[in-house]
Amino acid sequence: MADTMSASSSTSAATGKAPATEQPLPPAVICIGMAGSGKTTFMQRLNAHLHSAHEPPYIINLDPAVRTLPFSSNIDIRDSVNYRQVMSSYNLGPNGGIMTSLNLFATKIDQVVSILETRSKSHEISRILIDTPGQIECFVWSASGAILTDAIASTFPTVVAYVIDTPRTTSPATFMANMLYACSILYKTKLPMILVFNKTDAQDATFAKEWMTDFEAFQAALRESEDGNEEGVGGSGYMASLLNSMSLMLDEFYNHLDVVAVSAMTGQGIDEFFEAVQKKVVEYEKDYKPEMEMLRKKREDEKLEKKQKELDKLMKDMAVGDSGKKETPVVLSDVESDEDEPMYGDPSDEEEVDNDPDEGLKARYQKALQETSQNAMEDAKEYIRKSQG
Ligand SMILES: Nc1nc2c(ncn2[C@@H]2O[C@H](COP(=O)(O)OP(=O)(O)OP(=O)(O)O)[C@@H](O)[C@H]2O)c(=O)[nH]1
Repeated sequence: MADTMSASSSTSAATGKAPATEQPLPPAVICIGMAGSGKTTFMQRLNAHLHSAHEPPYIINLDPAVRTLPFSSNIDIRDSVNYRQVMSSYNLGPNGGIMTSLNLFATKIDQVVSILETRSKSHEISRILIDTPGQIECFVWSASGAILTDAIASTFPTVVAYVIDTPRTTSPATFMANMLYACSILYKTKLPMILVFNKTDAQDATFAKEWMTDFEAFQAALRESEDGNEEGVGGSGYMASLLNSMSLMLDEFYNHLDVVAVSAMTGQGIDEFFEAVQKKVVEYEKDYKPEMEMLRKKREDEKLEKKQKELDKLMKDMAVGDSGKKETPVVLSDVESDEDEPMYGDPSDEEEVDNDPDEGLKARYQKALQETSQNAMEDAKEYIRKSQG
């Protein structure tokens, strides 16, 4: 686990902004967290911090159900979609309303990304901050949430800030539940993640850091809570043994995380948060981006392979056509779809054709087949050249 809890801040690192040569695109921070964890207050604090450093962020609100925001957003889902109307029009409950609103908004993501690109090229923005609905599953596990996240993450270095309500995470059972949730978000988004222990003015987060780095300390806390027969940790020891196994599994997960303790209320720890963002941006460029590009290349290779198969089929059909057999409907339709090339060759041949319609048609058809065959061969050679190179 990377720890930035006690790291000192330097001027440039304080806001996590890298020199223009190293980081031409602004990092995007997606704030995810359970309802009431303090995402919106945290966003407000980040916004104020960046404005005071004269590095204004670009803010996107993706929570259609929020009534009022304590900051002004540049793009707000509520400007495009009326959540209440969506609920009544489609007869949906609150979660269905949020998901449908996100679906509707996802159709505009291309416009959003192009606006962001324009703004970032003109160096108007230092960061992109994204607030999401408190109903995490509506965003993280929905198709539209994935579309929105992928579109932004494939253009900008993107980091997930998972905001945790520290005072409500002090028992080993709720702590573990929160960590498992964070793990599932990491698994789903496949993006670098920072754990943000919020509300540290009310509850110090040192215990969390200790539990994440010292397995024995977590075991001791488990035993203690079992002795006290805390709710959720049964006296039978079943829950304790389950939590033991899970904490072993999560040990690996912790290695990929940065942890910061902040108070969105007082502003404590915000510098450390931006340092962690900068660290994760480097990680994104080094580890995540190549993986995303590899996945994209895989998809393109699969497309090429499919094209090659179709080409093989076409050539096979043409070979049948050349041998004088009549059943060549696929070839004919393929030629028909090529609007640039006349299907039966030069129209000036028409007079000749009129003398013997059947013979002329045959000759023109053979000619078209030969031409198409040549073109297909050229295509195939080009493809083989490309795939070998
Ligand atoms: N003491 C303390 N309270 C905080 C802090 N951050 C947020 N809160 C309080 O926590 C409550 C929830 O904060 P929000 O920012 O609305 O939380 P949210 O995660 O955006 O909530 P949803 O929009 O419902 O998902 C509010 O009463 C905040 O005042 C903090 O750092 N310290």
